[in-house]
Amino acid sequence: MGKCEKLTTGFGAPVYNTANSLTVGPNGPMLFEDVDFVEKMAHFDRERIPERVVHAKGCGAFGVFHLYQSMEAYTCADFLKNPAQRTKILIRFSTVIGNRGSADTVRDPRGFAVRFYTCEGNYDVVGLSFPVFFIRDAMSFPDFIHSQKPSPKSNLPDPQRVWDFYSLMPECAHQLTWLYSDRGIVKNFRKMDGFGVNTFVWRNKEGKRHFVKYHFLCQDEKEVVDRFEASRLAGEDPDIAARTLWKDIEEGRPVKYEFCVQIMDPDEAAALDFDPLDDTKTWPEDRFPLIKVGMLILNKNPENFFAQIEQAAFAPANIVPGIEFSADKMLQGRIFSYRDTQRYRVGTNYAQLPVNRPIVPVNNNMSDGSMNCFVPTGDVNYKPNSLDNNCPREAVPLMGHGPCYTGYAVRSPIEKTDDFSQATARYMSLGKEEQDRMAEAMANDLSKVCRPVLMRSLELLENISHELCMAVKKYLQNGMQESSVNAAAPLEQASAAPSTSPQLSRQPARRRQCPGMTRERYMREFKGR
Ligand code: HEM
Repeated sequence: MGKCEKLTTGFGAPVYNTANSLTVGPNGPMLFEDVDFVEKMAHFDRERIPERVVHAKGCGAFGVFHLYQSMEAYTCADFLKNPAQRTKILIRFSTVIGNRGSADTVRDPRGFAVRFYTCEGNYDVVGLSFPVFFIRDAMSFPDFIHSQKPSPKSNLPDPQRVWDFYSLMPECAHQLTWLYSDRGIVKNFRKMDGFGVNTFVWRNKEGKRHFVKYHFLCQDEKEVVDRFEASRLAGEDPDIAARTLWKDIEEGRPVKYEFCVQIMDPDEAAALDFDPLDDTKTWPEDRFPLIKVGMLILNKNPENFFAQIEQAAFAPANIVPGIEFSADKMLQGRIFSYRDTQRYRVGTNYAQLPVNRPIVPVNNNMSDGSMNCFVPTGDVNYKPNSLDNNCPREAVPLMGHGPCYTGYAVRSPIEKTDDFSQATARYMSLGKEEQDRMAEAMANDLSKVCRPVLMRSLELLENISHELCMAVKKYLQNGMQESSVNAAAPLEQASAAPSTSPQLSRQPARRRQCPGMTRERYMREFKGR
């Protein structure tokens, strides 16, 4: 036991009695001047902050990043220059859709948010356990998330809403082949990979820019759980992933990920059959091989979960010199959204909290990643000023210009969409058993949707793989649950079902409508997508 200090108020005055409020006589009402009570209760009344609008359930740990080799040829980011350099890191893992108290073992991408506390500021890579995302334009993100969250009417999760959206947005196809693969459910964060997903730009000191994709490869053998085991665990130990991470670190088993990058010269983009700024696409590794950059090692649990994990404010906008944003339409939207939500979720001064504050190294040879907090000083808080010699001074800008963009203001989709080639390739790359588990899991969810959504979803799957579509139909026909299919026409008629999805549509306007949007309305509202 450590030294037992005297109990004080937040302002340092001694507290003599913390169990009895100050009253008028032993049986009278309380006195408003009981400032100890007021402070204690007011603090309690405000001790929660809103949960993250997505990725609410999470946990995290601190550690250190060891650079293997200088990346100076591609970026002038200081923390990627000198292989002797160590950088303090924080990683927060999360599920996406569930609320703060939800189970760890759900089918969902896992959040993989990495913060590098570099001596040029915090650099955040706010990534996922999958290399791609569902959609490619930030404008659709609120719609996408609303479709995945519980129904606003019943507050119950509803696969019908989920698959309604997927089936109308064929760009989701590739991500579905990750989500419904075995990788869709994990119970141990140290046994899954992480990815930056969006495309970033690295800029070297000569001003040359490259596109870059991030991979964080776990150093343990990957581990996944099937949906039956996942349901059991969700009841038995809903915090299993957080608990395992905590325990591993507490018991001295560090968690490691190798940081690798794929690098592309932007001049190569035009010749590719996909758009490298489309986050529904991966880059072929034979053409853009993984380059090993360093190792991330998590070895320290937080000392205060609320202050260091709940109040941690990761943001794709947090970049450092030598790293820039690409024109990836998702990344562009994310640049605004995170800081915006954090001003509300954590409070306007969120950047000044210790976990979010940038730190400067004690010296450049830190062997243990130790750092000092940077606290701004001085009483001249305006510029230009003569009273403090115009300090602090603006940094010297990097040489050269920013990127050059020209064009009219438009709302338009990207040109090279190709929603299915990579989805098909991903499905074909899985073993027979995993393909079968994918079909079973999809059928389990699709057994709960109305017929028009089902038909459109089957059409989407048919475009990924005829085999997958047939396997899903087979599971549905064998009546895995009480299915909308059983109540309606036989599934063989599925191919005759009209579609509301313009990209998928091969049929005339349908007769049966799904509750909600008609084909005509869909075409009107989404025209030009
Ligand atoms: C336009 C698209 C997106 C928007 C608008 C968006 C928005 C948000 C918001 C508002 C949060 C909550 C942040 C907080 O309260 O601190 C969040 C968290 C998160 N998002 Fe996104 N997101 C988008 C796409 C993505 C993508 C593509 C990825 C993966 C590459 C991703 C990964 C994450 C992660 C990992 C977190 C949790 C961060 C943490 O642990 O604190 N998001 N997102």
